[in-house]
Amino acid sequence: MTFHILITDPLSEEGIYPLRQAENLAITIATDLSKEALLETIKDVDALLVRSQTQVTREVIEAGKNLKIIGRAGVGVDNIDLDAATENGIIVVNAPDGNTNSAAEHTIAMMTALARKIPQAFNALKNGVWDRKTYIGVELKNKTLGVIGLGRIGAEVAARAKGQRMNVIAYDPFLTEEKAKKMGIDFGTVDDVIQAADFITVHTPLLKETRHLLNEEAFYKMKDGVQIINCARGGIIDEDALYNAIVSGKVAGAALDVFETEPFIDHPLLTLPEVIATPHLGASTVEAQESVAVDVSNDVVSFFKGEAVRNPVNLPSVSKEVLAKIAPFFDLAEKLGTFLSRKTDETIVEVNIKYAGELANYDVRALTRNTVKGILKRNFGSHVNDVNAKYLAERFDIKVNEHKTTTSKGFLHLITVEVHTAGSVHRVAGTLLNGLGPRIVKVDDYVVDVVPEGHLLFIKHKDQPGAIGRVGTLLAEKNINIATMQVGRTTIGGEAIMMLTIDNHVEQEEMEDLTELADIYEVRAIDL
Ligand SMILES: NC(=O)C1=CN([C@@H]2O[C@H](COP(=O)(O)OP(=O)(O)OC[C@H]3O[C@@H](n4cnc5c(N)ncnc54)[C@H](O)[C@@H]3O)[C@@H](O)[C@H]2O)C=CC1
Ligand SMILES: O=C(O)C(=O)COP(=O)(O)O
Repeated sequence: MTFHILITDPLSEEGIYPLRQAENLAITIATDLSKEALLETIKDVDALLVRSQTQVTREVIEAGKNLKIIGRAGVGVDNIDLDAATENGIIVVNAPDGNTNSAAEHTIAMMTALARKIPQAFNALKNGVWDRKTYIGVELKNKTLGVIGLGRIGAEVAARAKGQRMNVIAYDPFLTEEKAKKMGIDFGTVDDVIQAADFITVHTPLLKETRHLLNEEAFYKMKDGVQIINCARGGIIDEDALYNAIVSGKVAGAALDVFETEPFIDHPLLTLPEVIATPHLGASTVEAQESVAVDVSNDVVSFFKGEAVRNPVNLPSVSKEVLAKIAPFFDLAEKLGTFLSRKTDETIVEVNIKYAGELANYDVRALTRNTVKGILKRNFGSHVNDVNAKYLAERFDIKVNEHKTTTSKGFLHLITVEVHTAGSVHRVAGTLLNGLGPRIVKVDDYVVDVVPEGHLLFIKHKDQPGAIGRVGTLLAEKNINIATMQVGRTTIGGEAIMMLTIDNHVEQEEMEDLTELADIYEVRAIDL
Protein backbone atom coordinates (compact mmCIF):
# COMPACT_ATOMS: atom_id res chain seq x y z
CA MET A 1 0.00 0.00 0.00
CA THR A 2 1.31 3.46 -0.90
CA PHE A 3 0.77 6.38 1.47
CA HIS A 4 0.57 9.91 0.07
CA ILE A 5 2.65 12.60 1.76
CA LEU A 6 1.94 16.26 1.05
CA ILE A 7 4.55 18.88 1.96
CA THR A 8 3.18 22.43 1.90
CA ASP A 9 6.01 24.51 3.43
CA PRO A 10 9.66 24.54 2.30
CA LEU A 11 11.48 21.63 3.97
CA SER A 12 15.14 20.73 3.60
CA GLU A 13 15.61 18.25 0.75
CA GLU A 14 18.37 16.51 2.74
CA GLY A 15 15.99 16.39 5.71
CA ILE A 16 13.26 14.52 3.87
CA TYR A 17 15.70 11.81 2.76
CA PRO A 18 14.07 9.25 5.13
CA LEU A 19 10.77 9.81 3.32
CA ARG A 20 12.38 9.43 -0.08
CA GLN A 21 14.02 6.21 1.05
CA ALA A 22 10.78 4.58 2.20
CA GLU A 23 9.29 2.39 -0.52
CA ASN A 24 5.64 2.86 0.43
CA LEU A 25 5.55 6.68 0.48
CA ALA A 26 4.68 8.95 -2.46
CA ILE A 27 5.72 12.57 -1.88
CA THR A 28 4.12 15.70 -3.32
CA ILE A 29 5.72 19.08 -2.61
CA ALA A 30 3.39 22.04 -3.16
CA THR A 31 4.51 25.07 -1.19
CA ASP A 32 2.32 27.78 -2.69
CA LEU A 33 -1.14 26.30 -2.42
CA SER A 34 -4.08 28.66 -2.01
CA LYS A 35 -6.53 27.79 0.75
CA GLU A 36 -8.92 26.35 -1.84
CA ALA A 37 -6.20 24.30 -3.52
CA LEU A 38 -5.08 22.93 -0.15
CA LEU A 39 -8.66 21.91 0.69
CA GLU A 40 -8.84 20.05 -2.61
CA THR A 41 -5.37 18.46 -2.49
CA ILE A 42 -5.66 17.28 1.12
CA LYS A 43 -8.58 14.98 0.23
CA ASP A 44 -6.37 12.12 -0.95
CA VAL A 45 -3.46 12.67 1.40
CA ASP A 46 -2.34 10.36 4.25
CA ALA A 47 0.26 12.68 5.82
CA LEU A 48 0.68 16.47 5.77
CA LEU A 49 4.07 18.03 6.55
CA VAL A 50 4.29 21.75 7.36
CA ARG A 51 6.33 24.47 9.06
CA SER A 52 4.72 27.59 10.54
CA GLN A 53 3.21 28.99 7.36
CA THR A 54 0.49 26.56 6.37
CA GLN A 55 -2.63 27.14 8.45
CA VAL A 56 -3.87 23.66 9.28
CA THR A 57 -7.37 24.66 10.29
CA ARG A 58 -10.31 22.46 11.29
CA GLU A 59 -11.63 22.90 7.75
CA VAL A 60 -8.38 21.56 6.30
CA ILE A 61 -8.30 18.67 8.78
CA GLU A 62 -11.90 17.71 8.11
CA ALA A 63 -11.31 17.86 4.35
CA GLY A 64 -8.45 15.38 4.81
CA LYS A 65 -10.62 12.29 4.78
CA ASN A 66 -7.57 9.98 4.58
CA LEU A 67 -5.34 12.12 6.76
CA LYS A 68 -3.64 10.14 9.52
CA ILE A 69 -0.63 12.18 10.59
CA ILE A 70 0.42 15.84 10.53
CA GLY A 71 4.13 16.53 10.89
CA ARG A 72 5.38 19.94 12.02
CA ALA A 73 9.04 20.41 11.07
CA GLY A 74 9.71 22.71 14.00
CA VAL A 75 8.42 23.44 17.51
CA GLY A 76 5.33 25.67 17.54
CA VAL A 77 2.07 23.98 16.62
CA ASP A 78 -0.12 27.06 16.96
CA ASN A 79 -0.82 26.94 13.20
CA ILE A 80 -2.41 23.49 13.64
CA ASP A 81 -5.88 22.98 15.13
CA LEU A 82 -4.85 20.31 17.63
CA ASP A 83 -8.38 19.74 18.92
CA ALA A 84 -9.66 19.09 15.43
CA ALA A 85 -6.76 16.71 14.77
CA THR A 86 -7.38 14.80 18.00
CA GLU A 87 -11.12 14.58 17.45
CA ASN A 88 -10.51 13.15 14.01
CA GLY A 89 -7.95 10.64 15.26
CA ILE A 90 -5.05 12.35 13.48
CA ILE A 91 -1.73 12.24 15.26
CA VAL A 92 0.36 15.41 15.26
CA VAL A 93 4.14 15.12 15.60
CA ASN A 94 6.72 17.90 15.79
CA ALA A 95 10.49 18.29 15.94
CA PRO A 96 11.15 19.99 19.26
CA ASP A 97 14.94 19.74 19.45
CA GLY A 98 16.24 20.37 15.97
CA ASN A 99 16.03 24.16 15.88
CA THR A 100 16.78 25.01 19.53
CA ASN A 101 20.34 26.09 18.84
CA SER A 102 19.46 28.19 15.81
CA ALA A 103 16.63 29.97 17.63
CA ALA A 104 18.89 30.67 20.61
CA GLU A 105 21.68 31.99 18.36
CA HIS A 106 19.18 34.18 16.53
CA THR A 107 17.94 35.59 19.83
CA ILE A 108 21.46 36.50 20.91
CA ALA A 109 22.16 37.98 17.47
CA MET A 110 19.01 40.08 17.70
CA MET A 111 19.84 41.25 21.21
CA THR A 112 23.35 42.25 20.17
CA ALA A 113 22.13 43.98 17.03
CA LEU A 114 19.54 45.80 19.11
CA ALA A 115 22.02 46.93 21.76
CA ARG A 116 24.46 48.23 19.15
CA LYS A 117 21.85 49.47 16.61
CA ILE A 118 23.62 47.49 13.89
CA PRO A 119 20.70 47.26 11.41
CA GLN A 120 19.93 51.00 11.72
CA ALA A 121 23.57 51.99 11.22
CA PHE A 122 23.93 49.63 8.28
CA ASN A 123 20.79 51.06 6.71
CA ALA A 124 22.13 54.59 7.00
CA LEU A 125 25.46 53.54 5.54
CA LYS A 126 23.73 51.82 2.64
CA ASN A 127 21.99 55.13 2.01
CA GLY A 128 25.32 56.94 1.89
CA VAL A 129 25.26 58.36 5.44
CA TRP A 130 28.43 58.00 7.57
CA ASP A 131 26.95 58.74 11.00
CA ARG A 132 28.93 57.80 14.13
CA LYS A 133 26.85 59.84 16.61
CA THR A 134 23.29 58.58 16.25
CA TYR A 135 24.15 54.94 16.62
CA ILE A 136 25.64 54.86 20.06
CA GLY A 137 24.70 51.63 21.76
CA VAL A 138 24.95 50.02 25.17
CA GLU A 139 27.05 47.11 26.41
CA LEU A 140 25.51 43.82 27.37
CA LYS A 141 28.13 43.17 30.04
CA ASN A 142 26.74 43.61 33.57
CA LYS A 143 23.23 44.22 32.25
CA THR A 144 20.38 42.00 33.43
CA LEU A 145 18.61 39.77 30.94
CA GLY A 146 15.10 38.73 31.95
CA VAL A 147 14.07 35.41 30.38
CA ILE A 148 10.41 34.46 30.41
CA GLY A 149 10.06 30.78 29.53
CA LEU A 150 13.14 28.76 30.38
CA GLY A 151 12.54 25.72 28.20
CA ARG A 152 14.90 24.42 25.55
CA ILE A 153 15.53 27.77 23.83
CA GLY A 154 15.20 29.99 26.90
CA ALA A 155 17.81 27.90 28.74
CA GLU A 156 20.22 28.09 25.79
CA VAL A 157 19.75 31.85 25.60
CA ALA A 158 20.38 32.17 29.35
CA ALA A 159 23.61 30.16 29.07
CA ARG A 160 24.86 32.28 26.18
CA ALA A 161 23.93 35.53 27.94
CA LYS A 162 26.09 34.48 30.86
CA GLY A 163 28.92 34.11 28.35
CA GLN A 164 28.31 37.77 27.52
CA ARG A 165 28.85 38.50 31.26
CA MET A 166 25.16 39.37 31.70
CA ASN A 167 23.17 38.65 34.85
CA VAL A 168 20.18 36.47 34.11
CA ILE A 169 16.86 36.32 35.92
CA ALA A 170 14.17 33.97 34.67
CA TYR A 171 10.61 32.91 35.20
CA ASP A 172 9.16 29.58 34.13
CA PRO A 173 6.44 27.64 35.95
CA PHE A 174 8.81 24.63 36.00
CA LEU A 175 11.83 26.52 37.28
CA THR A 176 12.91 25.73 40.83
CA GLU A 177 15.40 27.57 43.00
CA GLU A 178 17.70 24.56 42.88
CA LYS A 179 17.65 24.38 39.08
CA ALA A 180 18.23 28.13 38.78
CA LYS A 181 21.17 27.88 41.18
CA LYS A 182 22.68 25.08 39.12
CA MET A 183 22.41 27.25 36.01
CA GLY A 184 23.94 30.21 37.81
CA ILE A 185 20.90 32.41 37.31
CA ASP A 186 18.29 34.10 39.52
CA PHE A 187 14.67 33.18 39.47
CA GLY A 188 11.54 35.09 40.34
CA THR A 189 7.97 35.82 39.32
CA VAL A 190 7.11 37.47 36.01
CA ASP A 191 6.94 40.78 37.90
CA ASP A 192 10.37 40.21 39.47
CA VAL A 193 11.81 39.50 36.05
CA ILE A 194 10.34 42.44 34.21
CA GLN A 195 11.19 44.88 37.00
CA ALA A 196 14.83 43.79 37.23
CA ALA A 197 15.69 43.45 33.55
CA ASP A 198 17.50 45.76 31.14
CA PHE A 199 16.70 43.36 28.30
CA ILE A 200 13.67 41.05 28.30
CA THR A 201 13.38 38.02 26.02
CA VAL A 202 10.34 35.73 25.83
CA HIS A 203 10.58 32.01 25.02
CA THR A 204 7.17 30.54 25.82
CA PRO A 205 4.68 28.97 23.46
CA LEU A 206 1.69 31.13 22.56
CA LEU A 207 -1.03 29.93 24.94
CA LYS A 208 -4.09 31.49 26.55
CA GLU A 209 -1.87 32.24 29.56
CA THR A 210 0.97 33.79 27.55
CA ARG A 211 -1.10 35.82 25.12
CA HIS A 212 -0.22 39.51 25.68
CA LEU A 213 1.96 38.55 28.64
CA LEU A 214 3.86 41.73 27.89
CA ASN A 215 1.03 44.27 27.78
CA GLU A 216 0.52 47.90 28.75
CA GLU A 217 0.54 47.07 32.46
CA ALA A 218 3.72 45.01 32.16
CA PHE A 219 5.53 47.74 30.19
CA TYR A 220 4.55 50.22 32.91
CA LYS A 221 6.35 48.08 35.53
CA MET A 222 9.58 47.79 33.53
CA LYS A 223 12.74 49.85 33.93
CA ASP A 224 12.92 52.98 31.81
CA GLY A 225 14.96 52.26 28.69
CA VAL A 226 14.32 48.50 28.74
CA GLN A 227 14.84 46.64 25.46
CA ILE A 228 12.58 43.79 24.33
CA ILE A 229 13.29 40.70 22.22
CA ASN A 230 10.73 38.27 20.83
CA CYS A 231 12.01 35.30 18.85
CA ALA A 232 9.29 32.97 20.16
CA ARG A 233 5.74 33.77 19.02
CA GLY A 234 3.85 36.84 17.91
CA GLY A 235 1.05 37.54 20.36
CA ILE A 236 3.12 36.99 23.52
CA ILE A 237 3.72 40.74 23.26
CA ASP A 238 0.81 43.12 22.72
CA GLU A 239 2.09 44.92 19.61
CA ASP A 240 -0.03 48.04 20.13
CA ALA A 241 1.14 48.35 23.75
CA LEU A 242 4.74 47.89 22.59
CA TYR A 243 4.30 50.61 19.99
CA ASN A 244 2.99 53.04 22.62
CA ALA A 245 5.71 52.12 25.10
CA ILE A 246 8.40 52.84 22.48
CA VAL A 247 6.81 56.11 21.37
CA SER A 248 6.51 57.24 25.02
CA GLY A 249 10.22 56.52 25.54
CA LYS A 250 9.62 53.84 28.19
CA VAL A 251 11.02 51.10 25.94
CA ALA A 252 14.28 51.97 24.21
CA GLY A 253 14.07 49.34 21.52
CA ALA A 254 12.66 46.04 20.35
CA ALA A 255 13.96 43.18 18.25
CA LEU A 256 11.19 41.09 16.75
CA ASP A 257 11.34 37.90 14.70
CA VAL A 258 7.70 36.89 15.11
CA PHE A 259 4.43 38.76 14.88
CA GLU A 260 0.76 38.50 15.75
CA THR A 261 -0.07 38.28 12.05
CA GLU A 262 2.45 37.00 9.54
CA PRO A 263 3.57 38.08 6.99
CA PHE A 264 4.08 41.33 8.92
CA ILE A 265 4.79 44.11 6.48
CA ASP A 266 2.81 47.27 7.09
CA HIS A 267 2.52 47.55 10.87
CA PRO A 268 3.29 50.95 12.50
CA LEU A 269 5.97 49.19 14.61
CA LEU A 270 8.07 48.85 11.47
CA THR A 271 8.08 52.63 11.05
CA LEU A 272 9.87 53.14 14.40
CA PRO A 273 13.66 53.50 14.24
CA GLU A 274 13.91 51.73 17.61
CA VAL A 275 12.50 48.52 16.14
CA ILE A 276 14.58 45.95 14.31
CA ALA A 277 12.96 42.91 12.77
CA THR A 278 13.49 39.71 10.83
CA PRO A 279 10.78 37.75 8.99
CA HIS A 280 10.49 34.73 11.31
CA LEU A 281 14.02 33.50 10.70
CA GLY A 282 14.79 31.96 14.09
CA ALA A 283 14.88 28.42 12.73
CA SER A 284 16.10 29.31 9.27
CA THR A 285 19.56 27.78 9.18
CA VAL A 286 20.81 24.94 7.03
CA GLU A 287 21.50 22.87 10.13
CA ALA A 288 18.17 23.44 11.89
CA GLN A 289 16.14 22.86 8.75
CA GLU A 290 17.89 19.60 7.99
CA SER A 291 17.55 18.46 11.57
CA VAL A 292 13.83 19.22 12.01
CA ALA A 293 12.96 17.72 8.63
CA VAL A 294 14.88 14.53 9.45
CA ASP A 295 13.15 14.22 12.83
CA VAL A 296 9.67 14.70 11.48
CA SER A 297 10.33 12.47 8.44
CA ASN A 298 11.58 9.68 10.71
CA ASP A 299 8.39 9.91 12.75
CA VAL A 300 6.24 9.75 9.63
CA VAL A 301 8.16 6.70 8.40
CA SER A 302 7.79 5.02 11.84
CA PHE A 303 4.10 5.83 11.90
CA PHE A 304 3.42 4.14 8.58
CA LYS A 305 5.43 1.13 9.73
CA GLY A 306 3.08 0.88 12.70
CA GLU A 307 5.86 1.79 15.13
CA ALA A 308 5.74 4.30 18.00
CA VAL A 309 6.55 7.91 17.06
CA ARG A 310 9.16 9.90 19.01
CA ASN A 311 7.53 13.30 19.24
CA PRO A 312 3.75 13.09 19.48
CA VAL A 313 2.05 16.39 20.32
CA ASN A 314 -1.52 15.23 20.93
CA LEU A 315 -0.60 12.01 22.74
CA PRO A 316 1.49 11.77 25.89
CA SER A 317 4.94 10.61 24.87
CA VAL A 318 6.25 7.43 26.45
CA SER A 319 9.93 6.85 27.12
CA LYS A 320 11.64 4.01 25.28
CA GLU A 321 12.14 2.14 28.57
CA VAL A 322 8.46 2.34 29.55
CA LEU A 323 7.37 1.49 26.02
CA ALA A 324 9.46 -1.68 26.14
CA LYS A 325 7.62 -2.75 29.31
CA ILE A 326 4.07 -1.92 28.27
CA ALA A 327 4.09 -2.55 24.49
CA PRO A 328 3.63 -6.35 24.87
CA PHE A 329 0.28 -5.60 26.59
CA PHE A 330 -1.15 -3.28 23.90
CA ASP A 331 -2.99 -6.03 22.05
CA LEU A 332 -4.28 -7.72 25.22
CA ALA A 333 -5.58 -4.39 26.59
CA GLU A 334 -7.48 -3.68 23.39
CA LYS A 335 -8.92 -7.21 23.28
CA LEU A 336 -10.13 -7.04 26.88
CA GLY A 337 -11.98 -3.86 25.91
CA THR A 338 -13.41 -5.42 22.77
CA PHE A 339 -14.50 -8.52 24.70
CA LEU A 340 -16.52 -6.47 27.19
CA SER A 341 -18.09 -4.28 24.56
CA ARG A 342 -19.37 -7.43 22.83
CA LYS A 343 -20.46 -9.05 26.06
CA THR A 344 -23.18 -6.45 26.50
CA ASP A 345 -25.40 -4.40 24.19
CA GLU A 346 -26.18 -1.85 26.86
CA THR A 347 -24.71 1.64 26.85
CA ILE A 348 -21.41 1.70 28.73
CA VAL A 349 -21.17 4.63 31.14
CA GLU A 350 -18.04 3.85 33.13
CA VAL A 351 -14.82 1.92 32.60
CA ASN A 352 -12.49 0.92 35.44
CA ILE A 353 -9.13 -0.49 34.50
CA LYS A 354 -7.00 -2.02 37.21
CA TYR A 355 -3.32 -2.72 36.62
CA ALA A 356 -1.95 -5.16 39.18
CA GLY A 357 1.59 -6.40 39.68
CA GLU A 358 4.67 -5.10 37.90
CA LEU A 359 2.68 -3.10 35.35
CA ALA A 360 1.55 -0.80 38.15
CA ASN A 361 5.07 0.65 38.27
CA TYR A 362 4.76 2.20 34.82
CA ASP A 363 2.89 4.95 33.03
CA VAL A 364 0.10 2.81 31.59
CA ARG A 365 -1.97 5.53 29.95
CA ALA A 366 -1.20 4.07 26.54
CA LEU A 367 -2.70 0.75 27.69
CA THR A 368 -5.77 2.56 28.99
CA ARG A 369 -6.19 4.22 25.61
CA ASN A 370 -5.95 0.82 23.93
CA THR A 371 -8.58 -0.64 26.25
CA VAL A 372 -10.93 2.27 25.59
CA LYS A 373 -10.25 1.93 21.86
CA GLY A 374 -11.31 -1.74 22.09
CA ILE A 375 -14.49 -0.77 23.92
CA LEU A 376 -15.43 2.02 21.51
CA LYS A 377 -14.84 -0.03 18.36
CA ARG A 378 -18.38 -1.36 18.81
CA ASN A 379 -19.68 2.14 18.03
CA PHE A 380 -16.92 3.75 15.99
CA GLY A 381 -15.26 0.91 14.07
CA SER A 382 -11.97 1.97 12.56
CA HIS A 383 -12.69 5.67 13.28
CA VAL A 384 -11.51 5.21 16.87
CA ASN A 385 -7.76 5.07 17.43
CA ASP A 386 -5.13 5.85 20.06
CA VAL A 387 -5.38 9.57 19.38
CA ASN A 388 -9.12 10.08 19.73
CA ALA A 389 -10.11 7.23 22.11
CA LYS A 390 -9.95 9.47 25.19
CA TYR A 391 -11.71 12.34 23.43
CA LEU A 392 -14.53 10.09 22.17
CA ALA A 393 -15.01 8.57 25.64
CA GLU A 394 -15.31 12.07 27.13
CA ARG A 395 -17.65 13.18 24.38
CA PHE A 396 -19.97 10.28 25.11
CA ASP A 397 -19.76 10.82 28.88
CA ILE A 398 -17.99 7.55 29.53
CA LYS A 399 -15.97 7.87 32.72
CA VAL A 400 -12.60 6.16 32.49
CA ASN A 401 -10.73 5.39 35.71
CA GLU A 402 -7.28 3.90 36.05
CA HIS A 403 -6.30 2.03 39.23
CA LYS A 404 -2.94 0.55 40.13
CA THR A 405 -1.73 -1.91 42.70
CA THR A 406 1.66 -3.56 42.81
CA THR A 407 0.28 -6.67 44.49
CA SER A 408 -1.17 -9.32 42.21
CA LYS A 409 -2.24 -12.77 43.37
CA GLY A 410 -0.85 -15.54 41.17
CA PHE A 411 0.13 -13.41 38.17
CA LEU A 412 3.13 -11.23 37.54
CA HIS A 413 0.83 -8.73 35.84
CA LEU A 414 -2.94 -8.63 35.65
CA ILE A 415 -5.17 -6.20 33.79
CA THR A 416 -8.77 -6.20 34.97
CA VAL A 417 -11.29 -4.23 32.98
CA GLU A 418 -14.75 -3.52 34.35
CA VAL A 419 -17.51 -1.75 32.48
CA HIS A 420 -20.66 -0.36 34.02
CA THR A 421 -23.90 0.09 32.14
CA ALA A 422 -27.05 1.57 33.65
CA GLY A 423 -28.07 -1.83 35.00
CA SER A 424 -25.09 -4.16 35.00
CA VAL A 425 -21.38 -4.61 35.57
CA HIS A 426 -19.13 -6.75 33.35
CA ARG A 427 -15.58 -7.73 34.15
CA VAL A 428 -12.72 -9.46 32.40
CA ALA A 429 -9.12 -10.00 33.45
CA GLY A 430 -6.13 -10.92 31.32
CA THR A 431 -2.45 -11.49 31.59
CA LEU A 432 0.60 -12.43 29.54
CA LEU A 433 1.91 -15.86 30.43
CA ASN A 434 5.64 -16.16 30.14
CA GLY A 435 6.42 -17.88 26.83
CA LEU A 436 2.75 -18.67 26.19
CA GLY A 437 1.31 -15.27 25.32
CA PRO A 438 -1.94 -13.53 26.30
CA ARG A 439 -4.72 -15.20 28.26
CA ILE A 440 -8.13 -14.21 29.54
CA VAL A 441 -8.04 -15.59 33.08
CA LYS A 442 -11.29 -14.37 34.54
CA VAL A 443 -14.72 -13.37 33.21
CA ASP A 444 -16.98 -11.78 35.81
CA ASP A 445 -16.36 -14.11 38.78
CA TYR A 446 -15.47 -17.20 36.73
CA VAL A 447 -11.89 -18.38 36.44
CA VAL A 448 -10.98 -19.40 32.85
CA ASP A 449 -7.90 -19.84 30.68
CA VAL A 450 -8.69 -18.65 27.17
CA VAL A 451 -6.46 -17.36 24.40
CA PRO A 452 -8.01 -14.00 23.39
CA GLU A 453 -8.01 -14.64 19.70
CA GLY A 454 -10.34 -15.60 16.89
CA HIS A 455 -14.04 -16.34 17.20
CA LEU A 456 -15.41 -16.88 20.71
CA LEU A 457 -18.77 -17.91 22.04
CA PHE A 458 -19.46 -16.77 25.57
CA ILE A 459 -22.37 -18.75 27.01
CA LYS A 460 -24.08 -18.43 30.38
CA HIS A 461 -25.94 -21.54 31.52
CA LYS A 462 -27.11 -23.53 34.51
CA ASP A 463 -24.49 -25.89 35.94
CA GLN A 464 -26.52 -28.98 35.07
CA PRO A 465 -25.67 -32.27 33.27
CA GLY A 466 -26.65 -32.06 29.59
CA ALA A 467 -26.29 -28.30 29.10
CA ILE A 468 -22.88 -28.57 27.45
CA GLY A 469 -24.01 -31.52 25.30
CA ARG A 470 -27.05 -29.64 24.02
CA VAL A 471 -24.88 -26.70 22.94
CA GLY A 472 -22.43 -29.07 21.21
CA THR A 473 -25.23 -30.84 19.35
CA LEU A 474 -26.87 -27.63 18.12
CA LEU A 475 -23.55 -26.20 16.97
CA ALA A 476 -22.85 -29.47 15.13
CA GLU A 477 -26.24 -29.17 13.41
CA LYS A 478 -25.18 -25.69 12.31
CA ASN A 479 -21.90 -27.15 11.04
CA ILE A 480 -19.93 -25.04 13.51
CA ASN A 481 -16.72 -26.70 14.63
CA ILE A 482 -15.60 -26.17 18.24
CA ALA A 483 -11.83 -25.66 18.51
CA THR A 484 -11.46 -25.23 22.28
CA MET A 485 -13.78 -25.13 25.23
CA GLN A 486 -13.57 -23.93 28.82
CA VAL A 487 -16.20 -24.08 31.52
CA GLY A 488 -16.33 -22.23 34.80
CA ARG A 489 -18.70 -22.01 37.75
CA THR A 490 -18.73 -20.49 41.16
CA THR A 491 -21.20 -22.88 42.88
CA ILE A 492 -22.27 -26.43 42.03
CA GLY A 493 -25.63 -26.33 40.30
CA GLY A 494 -25.55 -22.54 40.06
CA GLU A 495 -24.88 -20.24 37.13
CA ALA A 496 -21.90 -21.25 35.00
CA ILE A 497 -20.16 -20.13 31.81
CA MET A 498 -18.78 -21.79 28.71
CA MET A 499 -16.10 -20.12 26.61
CA LEU A 500 -15.81 -21.76 23.20
CA THR A 501 -13.51 -20.94 20.34
CA ILE A 502 -15.00 -21.83 17.00
CA ASP A 503 -13.43 -22.00 13.57
CA ASN A 504 -15.51 -19.39 11.77
CA HIS A 505 -17.15 -16.04 12.36
CA VAL A 506 -20.83 -16.25 13.28
CA GLU A 507 -23.36 -13.44 13.57
CA GLN A 508 -24.94 -12.83 16.97
CA GLU A 509 -28.40 -13.45 15.44
CA GLU A 510 -27.36 -16.93 14.26
CA MET A 511 -26.66 -17.83 17.89
CA GLU A 512 -29.93 -16.60 19.40
CA ASP A 513 -31.61 -20.03 19.07
CA LEU A 514 -29.02 -21.48 21.47
CA THR A 515 -30.76 -19.55 24.23
CA GLU A 516 -33.94 -21.55 23.52
CA LEU A 517 -32.14 -24.68 24.71
CA ALA A 518 -32.90 -25.82 28.25
CA ASP A 519 -30.61 -24.28 30.89
CA ILE A 520 -28.91 -21.85 28.45
CA TYR A 521 -29.40 -18.25 29.54
CA GLU A 522 -27.27 -16.14 27.23
CA VAL A 523 -25.00 -16.53 24.21
CA ARG A 524 -22.64 -13.88 22.89
CA ALA A 525 -20.63 -14.22 19.68
CA ILE A 526 -17.39 -12.29 20.11
CA ASP A 527 -14.63 -11.85 17.52
CA LEU A 528 -11.23 -10.86 18.94
N1 LIG B 1 11.39 32.22 15.80
C1 LIG B 1 11.48 30.98 15.44
O1 LIG B 1 11.70 30.68 14.28
C2 LIG B 1 11.31 29.90 16.43
C3 LIG B 1 10.42 30.04 17.46
N2 LIG B 1 10.25 29.04 18.37
C4 LIG B 1 9.32 29.26 19.45
O2 LIG B 1 10.05 29.46 20.66
C5 LIG B 1 9.23 29.10 21.76
C6 LIG B 1 10.00 28.25 22.74
O3 LIG B 1 10.40 27.04 22.14
P1 LIG B 1 11.12 25.90 23.01
O4 LIG B 1 12.07 26.51 23.94
O5 LIG B 1 11.62 24.89 22.05
O6 LIG B 1 9.87 25.32 23.79
P2 LIG B 1 9.88 24.59 25.22
O7 LIG B 1 8.60 23.88 25.29
O8 LIG B 1 11.14 23.83 25.40
O9 LIG B 1 9.87 25.79 26.25
C7 LIG B 1 8.78 26.60 26.51
C8 LIG B 1 8.83 26.97 27.97
O10 LIG B 1 7.83 27.94 28.23
C9 LIG B 1 7.38 27.69 29.54
N3 LIG B 1 6.09 28.32 29.79
C10 LIG B 1 4.85 27.88 29.49
N4 LIG B 1 3.94 28.75 29.94
C11 LIG B 1 4.62 29.76 30.53
C12 LIG B 1 4.22 30.94 31.18
N5 LIG B 1 2.93 31.26 31.30
N6 LIG B 1 5.17 31.75 31.67
C13 LIG B 1 6.48 31.42 31.55
N7 LIG B 1 6.91 30.30 30.96
C14 LIG B 1 5.99 29.48 30.44
C15 LIG B 1 7.31 26.19 29.64
O11 LIG B 1 7.30 25.75 30.98
C16 LIG B 1 8.58 25.79 28.91
O12 LIG B 1 9.66 25.60 29.79
C17 LIG B 1 8.00 28.43 21.17
O13 LIG B 1 6.97 29.38 21.10
C18 LIG B 1 8.43 28.08 19.77
O14 LIG B 1 7.36 27.97 18.90
C19 LIG B 1 10.98 27.89 18.30
C20 LIG B 1 11.90 27.71 17.31
C21 LIG B 1 12.13 28.69 16.28
O1 LIG C 1 9.75 25.93 15.29
C1 LIG C 1 9.11 26.95 15.49
O2 LIG C 1 8.31 27.12 16.41
C2 LIG C 1 9.26 28.07 14.56
O3 LIG C 1 8.70 29.11 14.79
C3 LIG C 1 10.02 27.89 13.32
O4 LIG C 1 9.14 28.21 12.29
P1 LIG C 1 9.46 27.81 10.77
O5 LIG C 1 9.55 26.32 10.74
O6 LIG C 1 10.77 28.44 10.44
O7 LIG C 1 8.34 28.34 9.96
